[in-house]
Amino acid sequence: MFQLDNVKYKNIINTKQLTIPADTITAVTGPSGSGKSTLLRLLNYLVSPDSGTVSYHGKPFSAWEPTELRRQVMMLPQQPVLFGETVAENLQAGRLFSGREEVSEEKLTAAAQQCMLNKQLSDSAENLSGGEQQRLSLARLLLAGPDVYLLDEPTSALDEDMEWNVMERFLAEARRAAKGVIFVSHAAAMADHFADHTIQSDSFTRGGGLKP
Ligand SMILES: Nc1ncnc2c1ncn2[C@@H]1O[C@H](COP(=O)(O)OP(=O)(O)OP(=O)(O)O)[C@@H](O)[C@H]1O
Repeated sequence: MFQLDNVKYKNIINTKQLTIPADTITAVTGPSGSGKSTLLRLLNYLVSPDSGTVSYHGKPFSAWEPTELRRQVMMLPQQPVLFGETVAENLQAGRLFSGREEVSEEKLTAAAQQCMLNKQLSDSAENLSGGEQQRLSLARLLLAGPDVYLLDEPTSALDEDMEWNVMERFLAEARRAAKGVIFVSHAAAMADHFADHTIQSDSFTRGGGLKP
């Protein structure tokens, strides 16, 4: 579980108390510019609050070793980031982030297929479309295998059908492996369909508190 106590960050985040489960699927929704990405960045220790405390498993972030925390909690930013030239290198990078051994080409291909990326491992990652790079990033994250996935609009560049299909497949795998997922979505219908809990940005920007 994540817990935010009396957290303020710039004039964006303001909450007395917010708890977010780390073992189920939670959607974060709200208007553009309302602070959803900033919440994920706080949960990934990429930014620290100006005041208050963010904790994971009851331990304040300040007491965590940052590398260890980021092996357990990994974030997919809104814009895909590439690590290496080929599809294979990009997938294997997930293993390196998590400090794990490389895996076979079969496993790389299986992860890519799980996220509906039908490309050769030797293909150039740079030449993939924005939507393909999003699916590549999701597959890399699956291979990294953290305990909690923080996904910032992970399928925004896909058409609606594929968006639902990819989320279905990714979340099925996360549930199978008993992982937590916190995903930002602009689509209320997607939040309703996939998430066990939904958090509206009001609950962490207006000084209130919420236990989902
Ligand atoms: N480091 C920062 N310093 C100052 N303002 C910031 C910073 N980061 C974000 N903001 C501002 O805070 C607000 C919230 O940004 P954030 O990216 O969290 O919103 P969002 O809800 O994820 O938006 P979107 O749905 O459009 O992605 C925006 O107005 C943004 O410009």
